[in-house]
Amino acid sequence: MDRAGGKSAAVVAVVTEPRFTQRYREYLEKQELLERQHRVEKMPDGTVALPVLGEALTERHLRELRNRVAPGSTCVVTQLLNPVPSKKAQACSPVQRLRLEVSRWVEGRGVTWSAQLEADLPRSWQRHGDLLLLSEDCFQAKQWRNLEPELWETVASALGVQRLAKRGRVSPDGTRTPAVNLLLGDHGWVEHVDNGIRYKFDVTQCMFSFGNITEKLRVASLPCAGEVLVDLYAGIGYFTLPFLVHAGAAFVHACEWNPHAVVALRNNLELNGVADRCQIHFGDNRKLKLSNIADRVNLGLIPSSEEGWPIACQTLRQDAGGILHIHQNVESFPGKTLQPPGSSEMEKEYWSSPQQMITNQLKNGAASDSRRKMLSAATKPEWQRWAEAAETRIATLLQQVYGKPWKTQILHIQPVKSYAPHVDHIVLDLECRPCPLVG
Ligand SMILES: C[S@@+](CC[C@H](N)C(=O)[O-])C[C@H]1O[C@@H](n2cnc3c(N)ncnc32)[C@H](O)[C@@H]1O
Repeated sequence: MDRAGGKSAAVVAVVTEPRFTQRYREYLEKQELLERQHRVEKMPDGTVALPVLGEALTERHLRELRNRVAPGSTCVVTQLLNPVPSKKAQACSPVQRLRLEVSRWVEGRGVTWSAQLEADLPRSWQRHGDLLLLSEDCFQAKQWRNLEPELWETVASALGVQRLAKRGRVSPDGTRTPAVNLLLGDHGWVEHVDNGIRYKFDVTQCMFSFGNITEKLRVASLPCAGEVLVDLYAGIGYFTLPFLVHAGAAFVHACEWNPHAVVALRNNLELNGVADRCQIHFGDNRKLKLSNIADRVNLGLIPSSEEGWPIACQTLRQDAGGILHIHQNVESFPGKTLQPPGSSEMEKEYWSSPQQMITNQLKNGAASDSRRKMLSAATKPEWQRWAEAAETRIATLLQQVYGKPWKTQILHIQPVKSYAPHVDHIVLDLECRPCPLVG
């Protein structure tokens, strides 16, 4: 996501101890990973966060930093929610360029440039290669309508892209289809490369969340060798692909009901050479016929995946059980009581402030002391309480499905992204094992 004017969108950063800053900076510069639009920041716990180009960052880079560049350093991926623009970025921000070029062009058409038009310019956008995806809250004034379609060429040229699209809210129908209109260009297909994985999709038909990058990296580092996975909300393969390409999963059953996402998913499995290890189950996952098969189930739906919990329990291996990765948006209003599972609100995609840090633990259950400290600093009691309520509910479901007791255990709670006000997207790693028969 690009930033607009004085307001900055989140950036990915690598966090380490101050004494390693120079070595980290040199390495990141050499690898062309350093993000120069924002300043290196000192974190409240004394560590230092270096903004990086999140999409180009891979596990290999993190390993090299930790093991070769600065042995003994803590190397953690974070998102800075209110990053401070660098001096260079402040000198000529994309928004200043946009304002200058659009106002000049509008006045050239005999229209008076007004405070209303200025306030209606975009504040944020996503860049997908040569396509810029504008948010819904811009270009709403009536005057713009008379200036289309040439207006879009001016906007695209000011922001250095060939195609433009504009989105509305993510649709509440469960497909998470963004209402996206193409303003300039003849198709909405774009490509991203994350952690060495290629994702192609049509931005007008499928969603792509930049905020999931820390979770994609974590999933890639999970020890899944030989495992069978069920990805209940596969989308275009955001998690299916890292499970197959990096985590060593033997096979993934990928469920998805949006036909456009299924086209993209099929294509992405081929592009990354893993199509032979994945079966796509097109349709509503609540009607899935699979059972007694999974070592791990991914439930990547927000605000809540609760409707998928019964089927997740049903797909777990009856003899050995497995691990559930349950995504959820959890509210944490000071003074407000905890929401029970199932009552969370629809997602609102804007960042909370003041500055927050979301820390990514790269190895499930294997954090070093300093990493654990950073994690506990970022953990909220509401997350724990929600996780405990979810654990109880899942234990009940397992008992119902299998007619015998199961043991459940909260392995880890992973923050992914924050929405304002006070809503956090988290992932609960829940271990579920059948109780051994006694006597
Ligand atoms: C959050 S999106 C993309 C998933 C990806 N895991 C992520 O977090 O970026 C969730 C996906 O689940 C799909 N979905 C939602 N409910 C579903 C259901 N009941 N059955 C199958 N797919 C579903 C949507 O179409 C969407 O592509």
